[in-house]
Amino acid sequence: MDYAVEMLDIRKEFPGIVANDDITLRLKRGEIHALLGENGAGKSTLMGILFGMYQADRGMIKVSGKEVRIGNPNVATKLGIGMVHQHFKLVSTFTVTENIILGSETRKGLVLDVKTASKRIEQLSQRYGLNVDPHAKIEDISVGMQQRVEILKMLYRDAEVLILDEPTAVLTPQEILDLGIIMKNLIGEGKSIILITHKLKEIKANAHRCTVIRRGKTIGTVDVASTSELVMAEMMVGRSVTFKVDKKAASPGEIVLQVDSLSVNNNKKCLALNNFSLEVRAGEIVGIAGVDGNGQSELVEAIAGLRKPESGSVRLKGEEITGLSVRSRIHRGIGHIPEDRQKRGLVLDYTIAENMVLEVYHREPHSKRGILNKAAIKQYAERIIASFDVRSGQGASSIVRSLSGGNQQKAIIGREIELNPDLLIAVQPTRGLDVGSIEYIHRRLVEQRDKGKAVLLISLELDEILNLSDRIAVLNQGERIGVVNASETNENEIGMMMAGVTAEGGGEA
Ligand SMILES: Nc1ncnc2c1ncn2[C@@H]1O[C@H](COP(=O)(O)OP(=O)(O)OP(=O)(O)O)[C@@H](O)[C@H]1O
Repeated sequence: MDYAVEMLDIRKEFPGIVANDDITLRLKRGEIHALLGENGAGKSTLMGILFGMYQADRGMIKVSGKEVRIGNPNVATKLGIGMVHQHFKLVSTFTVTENIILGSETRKGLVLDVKTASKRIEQLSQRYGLNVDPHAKIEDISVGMQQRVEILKMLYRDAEVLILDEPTAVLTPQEILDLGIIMKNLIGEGKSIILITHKLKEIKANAHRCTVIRRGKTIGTVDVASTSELVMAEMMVGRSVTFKVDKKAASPGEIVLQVDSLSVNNNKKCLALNNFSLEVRAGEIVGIAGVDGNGQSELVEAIAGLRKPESGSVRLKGEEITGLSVRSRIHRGIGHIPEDRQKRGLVLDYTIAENMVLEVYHREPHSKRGILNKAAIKQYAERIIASFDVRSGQGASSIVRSLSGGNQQKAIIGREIELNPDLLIAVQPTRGLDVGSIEYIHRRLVEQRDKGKAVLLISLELDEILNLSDRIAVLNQGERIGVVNASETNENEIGMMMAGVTAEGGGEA
C-alpha cells in the first residue's frame, strides 16, 4: 500500500492526562483522510506531533515508508508536511507574497527576490484554483482568502501532505463549498490531506476515509462512503446521539430585550447595522440568520456594551441601557457568549478558576472587601467544570491556553449560563464543538428558555438557527430583511432572505 504518512502507536502524555494513547493513523497518497474525535480527544496533539511541534513519548512515524524523526516544524516542512492551524499565523500588514515567503526568502544579490516569488505564487494559485492576489494585503482580504494564503504557503514549500485543522470553522457556506473544490484539486495533483473537523456533513462530502479517536484512543478507521453520519457520531462519542433538538412550543412572556432603530458603525466607520429593530421576550429563543459580516457582530456589541451605536436605543426589561457600561449591563442581567473565544471570551494565561469569575470576582462570595476568596472561586469553577464537562489535565487550576478549543468553548458557555442571565446572547455557541457537546449545549440553551429567560442566538449554521430558534430574524447588509416563525419556515426561505430577497411574513410577534 502506498502510504504518504503512517503514525503508529503514538503516545503523548501531558501533566495529568494521556492526550494520545497508542494512536495509529495511516494516510494513503492522494486521499482526503478525516480525523474525527470529540473535544479534547487528542486530534490537535496528534497533528502537532506530525508537524514537529510536540515529541511523542512513544511510537513511530513513517513518511513514504521511511521511519523519520520530526524534531521541529522545519523538519516537517523539509519532509513535505504542511499545516494550516485553526488560528492563522499571518502578518496582517504584509502582502500575500511577503507572508508566503517569510522564513524561506530567496535573494538576488542582497535584494529580496519578491518578483520571482509573486510569479510562482500566482502560478500555484492558478494551478490549484485558489484565486489569490499575491499583492493584496492580508488585512484587506476575507478570512476565507487568508486561509487560502495559508494553503499557498504550504504549496510554496512543496508540501505533499497537508493538515487542515478545522478549516471550515471560520468560513461562510460558500467558502466551505469552494474549499471542497480546492481540496479535490489538491488530491487531483497527488497531494494527501488530513482534515480535522467536527462536521460530519463535510466528512461525508469530502473525505475518503475517516479515523475516529475517543479520549486519546483510536476507535477505528472507516470507509466514508459506506458509513453513515450517525455511525461515525456514535463511534466518536461512544453512545447514541440525536441531531434534532427536542423542545416544546415556546410560551413567550414580557419583552426582555427591545432594540429600536439601532444604527451601528463598524471599525472602518461605515454603517454596518442600519435602523435595526427587534424584540426578544422572556421564554423564547430568537435566532439571527445572515451571512457572516452582515452586521451581526455590530448588533451584538451594541447590545453587550462593547460598541457605541450611532443612533437608536437598547432596552433591557424596559430600562434604557444604551449608554451603560459593560459591567452594569452584566449586573442587570445580560450574559454574552462572544464570537471569538480567545480574544474576547477568555484570558488565555489565567487558570480556568480565574476565567470563571472574570465578571463576578468583585462580588461575594468570590471576594470580600477587595480580598479574593480563592477557595470559594475554586468551588464555583469546579461546579461549572463538572456541569459542562470541561476536560483538562488539572481541573480548575489548568491554564486555559492548554485546553483544547472545544473545552475552552464549553468553559465560556458554562460561565455565562451560570450567571443565569435574563438575556443570554449566544454567538456561535457551538463553534468547534463535537456533536455530543452540541447536543448538550443546545439542551442547556432550551432549558434557559424554558426557565423563562430570553435567548438571542447568532449563528452562521443555518441548521442550528432552524433547530433552536422560535423566531428568526434575517440580516442582510446591516438591514432587517424579515422576521419569521421558525415552525413556518425552512432552509430555502431563510437562504433566500439571507441573500437579500425580502419576504416579511410568517408573522412578526
Ligand atoms: N500543551 C499542553 N499542555 C497540557 N495539556 C494539553 C496541552 N495540549 C493539549 N493538552 C490536553 O490534551 C488533551 C487533548 O487536547 P487536543 O487539543 O489534542 O484535543 P482536540 O481533539 O484537538 O480537541 P478540540 O476538538 O476541542 O480542539 C486535552 O485534554 C488538552 O487539555
